[in-house]
Amino acid sequence: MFLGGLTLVPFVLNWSFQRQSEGKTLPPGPRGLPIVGSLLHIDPEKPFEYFETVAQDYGPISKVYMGSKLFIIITDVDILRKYFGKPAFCGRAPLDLPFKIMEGYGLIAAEGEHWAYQRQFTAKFMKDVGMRGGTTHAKMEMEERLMSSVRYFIAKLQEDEAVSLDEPLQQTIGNMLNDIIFGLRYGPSDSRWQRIQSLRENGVKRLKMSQAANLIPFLSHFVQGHLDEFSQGIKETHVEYQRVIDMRKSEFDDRGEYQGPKCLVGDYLKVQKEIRFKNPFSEEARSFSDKQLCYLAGDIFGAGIDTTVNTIQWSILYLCRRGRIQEEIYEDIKNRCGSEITLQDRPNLGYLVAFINEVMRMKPAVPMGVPHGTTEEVPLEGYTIPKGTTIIPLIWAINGEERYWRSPTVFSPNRFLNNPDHMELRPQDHFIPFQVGKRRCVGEEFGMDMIFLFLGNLLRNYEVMFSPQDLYYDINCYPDFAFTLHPMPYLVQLVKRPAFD
Ligand code: HEM
Repeated sequence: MFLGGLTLVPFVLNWSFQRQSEGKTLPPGPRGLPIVGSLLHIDPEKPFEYFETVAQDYGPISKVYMGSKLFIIITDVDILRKYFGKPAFCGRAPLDLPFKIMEGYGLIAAEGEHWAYQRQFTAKFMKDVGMRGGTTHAKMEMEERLMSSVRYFIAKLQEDEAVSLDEPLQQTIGNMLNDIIFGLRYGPSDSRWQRIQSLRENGVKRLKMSQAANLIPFLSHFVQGHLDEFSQGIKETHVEYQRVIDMRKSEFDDRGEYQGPKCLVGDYLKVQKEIRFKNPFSEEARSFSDKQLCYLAGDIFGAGIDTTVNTIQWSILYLCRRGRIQEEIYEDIKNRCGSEITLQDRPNLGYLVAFINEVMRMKPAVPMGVPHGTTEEVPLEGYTIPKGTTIIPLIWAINGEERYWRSPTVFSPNRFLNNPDHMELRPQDHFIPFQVGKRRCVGEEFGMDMIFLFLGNLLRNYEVMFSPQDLYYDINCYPDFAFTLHPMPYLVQLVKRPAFD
């Protein structure tokens, strides 16, 4: 015991010296304890709340040690805009989980030239399907595909039952994503789809259970089992992805023209072919491998589903609690739209859009953002930030800042509107649910379209209410927090709205 204590002395002295010298160049923040840093202050269900108190105590740029790792927290939108446009701030956080485990494949964990190729491809694909300034024709085609999933969802709903919308939501949004990524939709009882879904759910759980090893490296021995299972789940999912990729590969005709459905996989295979034809040994050709395509597809699906599903689930909760807001949205639908809500209705449904924004402000899908990492030593507003530091854009705190929002704790969609007729949205520069800068969410428009179509058509057809057992539901409880913020399960009752032309 005593000897153990002695061996710790140099470590603690070194820690103390290191922290003193770092204090001159790093932003202010709590000192934390040796080995664990500030970890003991963190509630694993709401880590963002501790970071928010640090930001309140130390200012818009602060530091926290989590275990042995340095985190910089930023809660000023102008500073984020200024620095997230610079390549040196656009690496990914040096967290083993989940970023290193992806070995730099995909898009979310990718860095450098490989990221640039893949990002350019993905952004162009989004434009080709009508997002990010693409053509109206492409957008209408994509909307029709999204709508067939929405119609299927509405047709399956039943009145007057205490139902959970969780499963049908996962099915609907999941199939919207499957359609755009793979050019196919799975039936709810398809065993391959059920298996992929359960592997994904299990993967998120395993990741959560192993997270402490990110911060205290010697814990990785204890969580190895979880990590192995996580990696095994990815491998098994990729077997199914590769089956679909091979199917799409077989849809090139004798002239080398792709004849399959418009989807990310189809476009990727076309680009892969062209690049390999030009120079099979180039960096770009290496970047466009089949393995990369599996990871990219997984990233688009993973980044798209939880964020969107959670936002819809929070929205339904707020609609159940605020009957008056639900009625106002329905009045707009009744007075300004036809029997089906389409994207053309968006300008007429400003209040619904403002409501969705307000839900995303109160319950951001990713409250701590997706952390960035510094790729070299960099200056930041007079501080010097070492290479390999994790940067957290703390969306949670930004959304609750009094200097950005009047009465930030009050739920008020009107803050996003210019006038009471619900027609004109008020731009809010400090509202950044998709982050800012070079890595800003590539699926922003697609996500907002899915949420709008889903909620618009749900509310067109049904009134949603809490089932009696959920009348005392706690909206501020965040079980199993792992990256995204999702609510506790709940049941709703649906009451059919009348038909109108
Ligand atoms: C409510 C919906 C969504 C929210 C709130 C959201 C939020 C975010 C945020 C905060 C980031 C981090 C950006 C950064 O690192 O600077 C991100 C990245 C990303 N999002 Fe989304 N997202 C949503 C929907 C989607 C959808 C529907 C897709 C795909 C169809 C998608 C695909 C991605 C991808 C691939 C990245 C990584 C970008 C990169 O590293 O270059 N997201 N998202």
